[in-house]
Amino acid sequence: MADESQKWVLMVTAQTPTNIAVIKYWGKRDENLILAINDSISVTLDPAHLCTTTTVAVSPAFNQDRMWLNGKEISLSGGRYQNCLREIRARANDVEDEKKGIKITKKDWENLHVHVASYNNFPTAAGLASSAAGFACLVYSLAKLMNVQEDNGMLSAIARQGSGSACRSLYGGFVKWVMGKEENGSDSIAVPLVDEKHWDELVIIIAVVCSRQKETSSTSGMRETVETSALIEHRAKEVVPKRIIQMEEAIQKRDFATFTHLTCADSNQFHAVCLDTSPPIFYMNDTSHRIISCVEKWNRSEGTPQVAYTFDAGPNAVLIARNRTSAALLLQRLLFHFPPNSETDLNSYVIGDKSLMEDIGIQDIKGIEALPPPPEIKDKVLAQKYKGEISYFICTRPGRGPVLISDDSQALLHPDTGLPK
Ligand SMILES: Nc1ncnc2c1ncn2[C@@H]1O[C@H](COP(=O)(O)OP(=O)(O)OP(=O)(O)O)[C@@H](O)[C@H]1O
Ligand SMILES: C[C@@](O)(CCOP(=O)(O)OP(=O)(O)O)CC(=O)O
Repeated sequence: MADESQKWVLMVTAQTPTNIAVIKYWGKRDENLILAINDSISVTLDPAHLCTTTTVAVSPAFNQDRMWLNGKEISLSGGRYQNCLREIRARANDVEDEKKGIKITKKDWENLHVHVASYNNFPTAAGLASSAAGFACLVYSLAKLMNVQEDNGMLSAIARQGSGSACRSLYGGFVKWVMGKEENGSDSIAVPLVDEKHWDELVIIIAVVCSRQKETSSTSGMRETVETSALIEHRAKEVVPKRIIQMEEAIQKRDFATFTHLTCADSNQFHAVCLDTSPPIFYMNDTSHRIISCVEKWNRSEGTPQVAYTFDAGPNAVLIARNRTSAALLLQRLLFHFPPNSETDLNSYVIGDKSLMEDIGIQDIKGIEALPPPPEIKDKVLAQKYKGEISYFICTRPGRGPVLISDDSQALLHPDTGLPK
């Protein structure tokens, strides 16, 4: 039994990756449970470059559930946080820490409060799916703290209630979110297709595009699409089911040509249904379109695709290269067309796995200025440069699923007080 006179603090820290869909989720059949109108498939991104770290703590001294996101206290009163907390608490079990002399019974969890501190190592709410990594990490770390015995599939169904795309961040590699049929959402879970080692040649470059206006959120955007688009039903019922089968096969066989065809087509169709929404939703901007043209032209000139592109609910491009050689050639093309502003430090212009910069032998801005136009561009007009249109590039790769961090020095909460460090 937890004794309230004791002031112990028990903590768990976990790290969870983000993910990018190659067959998109867009549209819900249940807004509260977050149930999708079609299956989706994603690739998990290497947490070394994009991840959430979350520490959760319990203590009899806490008098309410509290959360700090990137150092600032935020409210946990929203329905999505409450749904995740309730579902995890309902599955809590006995916990014993002999060394600290702590014993918490299943029943105690109903009255104990938690503190949560979370940090995203990439910009929050900037179209880089922080909500996916964030809710997956919240659910995963709470489940470990409360000794929840359910597998990651069940945890994915809980993370789904925080944000749909979060369910896919419970696994590494390529992951499918099965929409399920049940009304209570019990069969709407993520399933791992292949782990991150299966297709480890792939290299991913994210172009973070400068954008002024705040886009329509995914949540409201997809609601409006379901309510007003004449195309969305055709997409969900006729197009996606076939693409899911083809995509699973392409991933199993590491068939990059089919993978690219499906990934690009699905991204473009997702943006087409956004355009078919009333009022229309524009997530991509001119820079996004320029990136698509650059990739399409290059793929065509090579005869076999070198790079797949996909865009979520924002202008940022996620570019998946077939291997390191193609990724280096892609980075050269991107730097040629989108050189940084003269005051930009190159070190912060290409981040993540910087070794790609070594591959292309570029050390400074002068090196970028000296890049020749890509050989497939014959027309001078098409060799145009768009200085400053990209904020920065992140070089990464497919990555692993959530992990526990046992090194206490990485915890975000103080071990004695349970307050942010
Ligand atoms: N680490 C985190 N832990 C818990 N919740 C988080 C975390 N990071 C983000 N969130 C939640 O996700 C919200 C941001 O989600 P939003 O969908 O607006 O942006 P995004 O996921 O970064 O971008 P997008 O969905 O366009 O890719 C935050 O306001 C917060 O509620
Ligand atoms: C375009 C997408 O990224 C949409 C993601 O939507 P969210 O998962 O952010 O939406 P909610 O479930 O309302 O939280 C495509 C995808 O990730 O599959």
